[in-house]
Amino acid sequence: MSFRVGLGYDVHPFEENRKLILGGIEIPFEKGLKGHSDADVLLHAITDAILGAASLGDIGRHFPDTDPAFKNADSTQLLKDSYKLVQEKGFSITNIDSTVVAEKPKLSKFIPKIQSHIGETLNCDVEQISVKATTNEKMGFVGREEGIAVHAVVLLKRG
Ligand SMILES: Nc1ccn([C@@H]2O[C@H](COP(=O)(O)O)[C@@H](O)[C@H]2O)c(=O)n1
Ligand SMILES: C[C@@]1(CO)OP(=O)(O)OP(=O)(O)OC[C@H]1O
Repeated sequence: MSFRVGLGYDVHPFEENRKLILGGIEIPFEKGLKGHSDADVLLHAITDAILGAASLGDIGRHFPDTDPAFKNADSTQLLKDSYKLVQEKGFSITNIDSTVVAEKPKLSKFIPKIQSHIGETLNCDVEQISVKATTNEKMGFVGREEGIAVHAVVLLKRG
C-alpha cells in the first residue's frame, strides 16, 4: 500500500446578488462569492488537494476559467470529475481535512450537512471527511469580510 498527500488552497471574494455555496450547500447569507463557476471555495480547495496528491495538476488546468462551459459550473460535478481522474490512476481517499477561514457567516450548524454532501459526492463515509471553520480574528482580507479562504489536505491510498 502506498500513500500520497495533497494540499489545496483557494480564496474567493464576496459579491452582492449571488448565492453563497459552500461544500455544495447553499448557506443563508447576505452575499455570495464571486467566480467563473458557482465559486464554491471549499470544494475548489478539496479538488486541488486530491488532484495534487495524484500529481494531476490543479482545478484550473482541467476546468479553465476562460472556458464558457464552466460558467456558473456546479463545483460538486467538478469535484466528482476530478476524483474520477484520481481513481483512474488507482488512488482512493483515506481522509480529507479542511479549514474554512471566514469571519462571517457562522458555519458550525451547516458543517454536518456539508460533510455528508462531500461524502456522498466522493462515495466516502462521512467519518473520512472533516470540515472545520475559523475566523481570521478580524485581521487581513478575511477579517475585513472581503472574502473566504479555505485550506484542505487529503491522504490518498493505492494498492
Ligand atoms: N465562520 C466561522 C468561524 C468560526 N466558527 C466556529 O467558531 C469557533 C471559534 O472561532 P475563532 O476563529 O474565534 O477561533 C470555531 O472553532 C468554529 O467552531 C464558525 O462556525 N464559523
Ligand atoms: C472553478 C473554476 C472553473 O472555471 O473557476 P472559478 O469559479 O473562478 O474558481 P477558481 O478557483 O478561481 O479557478 C478554478 C476554475 O477552474
